[in-house]
Amino acid sequence: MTVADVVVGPKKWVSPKETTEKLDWADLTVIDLNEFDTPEGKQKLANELKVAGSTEGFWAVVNSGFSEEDIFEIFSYGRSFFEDYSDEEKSAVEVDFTTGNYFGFKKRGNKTMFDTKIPDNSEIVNIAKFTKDNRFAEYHKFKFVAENQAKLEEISRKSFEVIRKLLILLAIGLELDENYFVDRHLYEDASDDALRFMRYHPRAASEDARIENTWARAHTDFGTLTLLFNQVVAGLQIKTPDGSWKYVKPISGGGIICNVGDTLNFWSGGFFKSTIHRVVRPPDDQVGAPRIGAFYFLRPGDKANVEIAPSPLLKELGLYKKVSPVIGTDYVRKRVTDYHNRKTYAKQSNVKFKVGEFEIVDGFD
Ligand SMILES: O=C(O)CCC(=O)C(=O)O
Ligand SMILES: [Fe+2]
Repeated sequence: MTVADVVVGPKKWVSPKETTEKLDWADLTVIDLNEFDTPEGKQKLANELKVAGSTEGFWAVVNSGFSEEDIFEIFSYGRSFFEDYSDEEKSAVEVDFTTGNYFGFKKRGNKTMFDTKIPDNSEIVNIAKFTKDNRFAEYHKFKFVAENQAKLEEISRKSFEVIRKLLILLAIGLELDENYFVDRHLYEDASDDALRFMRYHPRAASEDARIENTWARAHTDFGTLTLLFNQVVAGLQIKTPDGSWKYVKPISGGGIICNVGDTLNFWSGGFFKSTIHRVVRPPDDQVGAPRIGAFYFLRPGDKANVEIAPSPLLKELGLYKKVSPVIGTDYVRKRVTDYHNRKTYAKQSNVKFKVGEFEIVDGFD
């Protein structure tokens, strides 16, 4: 055995095969971050993102700094969390939905779907940031984190680097100082950002049929941006303005899907769209594969003022008004509590509530 044969870290990820079914795929803009480093390239990307962010609210990112192998490696860590650790080890830090703090592990089946007794089918772990001051250490108390901390920190910080570039492009699009959004989402600041691994467990078709094949109910994301590392198992759908649902297509070669969340929608006076999306039962040729997901959820900084940004473009469009700011964490915690501190994922169709002057729609058909 040579040194090169010594396997370090979890076993290799074997990606499921893409579906051969003809699904109705969304046509998403591709943002090529290779162009970020020249002034012209940056402006071009900002223009493209301005359009994508204000229409679909979803886009794909390529040349993000993550290669295809890097993404496979991320999935190998996700698989390892769910399969190589005991229930007790996974439950070392459990999410406390009563406080709206979403760090830690949510086990599968602790909620029911809609008005049935069918349990939800996803388990989730949200891993807090690895800041230099170690302020989130209490949420890192998993054996999985202890054994893989250097790698998880690398993935978390590298995800943030993708986010940082996107935040700059979004600010340029709104004609703001290019660091306007970055300053409100610093990695070293406290925030409820999380690197998330998620695993959906397939259900019997007859059960899925009773809940409109729902694996994750229709929602908008709570924070500023979400990164979804390439998902090969189809099921994620976005709602188009005409009300039809379109599937998000896998993007190979190191691709990442990104979408706008509600706080970016607020900050942009509604200009950037936090698009409604859901996850449905995958097609027959993929439904048996455990659907593992890997994400980075960007939330506003704990102390950030969420308000409409004083953007010349928003002023010109009549979208700017002075509002009293909502504090980042107050908003995030209220939002998480409202959504998750329940026994059932009821439809909540078009149920609205307000945090400060910002209106939140909790669920959709
Ligand atoms: O699993 C997916 O593909 C998407 C999940 C999702 O939308 C979320 O967790 O916010
Ligand atoms: Fe989502």
